[in-house]
Amino acid sequence: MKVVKIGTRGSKLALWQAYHIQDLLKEAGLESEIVTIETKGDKILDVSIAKIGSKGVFTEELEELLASGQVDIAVHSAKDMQSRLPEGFELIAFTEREQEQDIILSHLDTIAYKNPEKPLLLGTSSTRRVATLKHYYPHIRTVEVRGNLQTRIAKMESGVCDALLLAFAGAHRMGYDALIRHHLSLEEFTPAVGQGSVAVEAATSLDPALREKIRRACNHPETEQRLLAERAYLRVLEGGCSIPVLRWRKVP
Ligand SMILES: NCc1[nH]cc(CCC(=O)O)c1CC(=O)O
Repeated sequence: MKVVKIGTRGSKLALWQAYHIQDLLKEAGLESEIVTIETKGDKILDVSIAKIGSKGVFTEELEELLASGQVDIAVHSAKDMQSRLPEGFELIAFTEREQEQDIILSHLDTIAYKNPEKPLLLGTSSTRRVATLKHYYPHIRTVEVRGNLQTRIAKMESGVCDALLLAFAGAHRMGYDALIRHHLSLEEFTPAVGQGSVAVEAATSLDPALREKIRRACNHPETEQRLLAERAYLRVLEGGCSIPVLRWRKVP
């Protein structure tokens, strides 16, 4: 029987996602093998994603492997996927979404982010998160912190910032629940489109029977409905995961 080749980036979070897909495939009786590669987004760590040009920085190299048939599927955080894929590729499944909120994570015991009297320096590299903070909590200062989760936490502990603003899904999957200080309300912190779900990408030339088997094994229909709606809205705005889309409520 065919062994499904799964392409992924090599970061711990990316590998968690690839193993998650491998488990779902296995439950459906499909054997698989993981192929890891480095993308531009993994190599360039001193420039913000917004400046590199957010489109495709984590996906281009994987799409080359899909196009050449070296892998059958590529696995990504759904939120890192452009709202418009290049010609010849499609998302064939979205896994059940983890809680989609953003969180504040810190090695310090108390982080009082709502109190304008308390200076707070938050590490984030996301334009969306900075814009949201400026609107709801203008007293909070931010500093750019990039790299994978482990690197960002090390930077925080070395004093670059007091706390990090992150997706719950990634922190939870990497086992950092004990450092979570606040779960941010969906009323204020609109999460990124797709946050918390894992997307499976394939070339449109993938064998339709295999495509269907993979889809049946990995796709969560309710999550898919939601993500397709969110992605349609992002497409109208021509955005990727870093554009500052947020719920604009008047701050008292
Ligand atoms: N942009 C990086 C990225 N891509 C996916 C996640 C978290 C997991 C997810 O939302 O699926 C993260 C880290 C973060 O934003 O804190």
